[in-house]
Amino acid sequence: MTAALACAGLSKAYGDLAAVQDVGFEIEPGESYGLLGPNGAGKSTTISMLVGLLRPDSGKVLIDGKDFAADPIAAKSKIGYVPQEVALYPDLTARENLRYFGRLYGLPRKALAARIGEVLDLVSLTDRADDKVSTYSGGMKRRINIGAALLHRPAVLFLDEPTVGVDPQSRMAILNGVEELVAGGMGLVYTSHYIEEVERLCKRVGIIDHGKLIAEGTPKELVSLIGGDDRVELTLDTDDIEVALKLLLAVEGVTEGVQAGAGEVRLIVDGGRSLLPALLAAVRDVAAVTAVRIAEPDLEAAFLFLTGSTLRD
Ligand SMILES: Nc1ncnc2c1ncn2[C@@H]1O[C@H](COP(=O)(O)OP(=O)(O)OP(=O)(O)O)[C@@H](O)[C@H]1O
Repeated sequence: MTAALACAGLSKAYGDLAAVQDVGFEIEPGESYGLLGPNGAGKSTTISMLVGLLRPDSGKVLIDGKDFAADPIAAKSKIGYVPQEVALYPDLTARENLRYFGRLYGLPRKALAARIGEVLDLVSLTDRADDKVSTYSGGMKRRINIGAALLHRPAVLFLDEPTVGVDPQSRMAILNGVEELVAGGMGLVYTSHYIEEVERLCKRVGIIDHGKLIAEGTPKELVSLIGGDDRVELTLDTDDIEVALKLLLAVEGVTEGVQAGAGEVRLIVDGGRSLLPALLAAVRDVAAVTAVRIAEPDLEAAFLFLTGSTLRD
């Protein structure tokens, strides 16, 4: 079977900064791949190279078997890419916008009319199809933007943070629509800071840190990398959370720890609740612990373990 997407040895430097180094992975048709990484890890640079917006310094990208370097037009015609910024004509209706983009793709008029109907259904906007886009909410605009990227039935869809700033109803419509498309055989590359979305949608996840793909696997496989370690979250009342975090990291059995918002620290600990007395004792002189939460290992804990940072920092 031809991979929906295959890339290998992708690298890109900005001056002395190696933004992406030797990244490679494959996605089968009907497979969803989540790309996770801390801020500045190299996700956007990787995606820009995969969709042909940025020329790699080295490496190869094949979309449904078409080599980007040898035949960029064929490769591009198999890609659906939804940028973060909405690119629509506000004075046109959703249907008119889709018609415009469909003509740009060169879709024949008759087939396009039917395809627009299908796409409107997929993004759950059939009932608003003939209203001007200027009357839409931000989430509805995002949905039409996704719809525009689907008109030509791409082999791979790239969604970069599609649910940022989107209302819950649109978020649900986006996630459901994407699931349906993947079930229908489309490949998906998905980035999000919402780990629960990645857990729900993505069969495999790649974790990028400092420009390198440092781990890859199903969410379950990634979680198993951290062994039986638990995640402990402490809410502290303190003037100096950094000092408190340092003291906690010095406790034997604490393998990772980060500050996660005002007065909150997240730790990966070997031994779970049995370590609690030692944790509380460690910060007794500098902080009052106002809440404690112990959670089983999950994808977020795996991410923290592997990168030493939280996804939303
Ligand atoms: N055009 C550019 N010129 C110089 N440096 C850049 C450029 N674009 C990105 N970088 C740098 O390359 C690194 C990777 O950036 P990139 O945007 O790919 O990260 P990211 O994982 O998408 O981050 P975020 O989650 O914050 O969007 C960062 O250090 C960034 O500052």
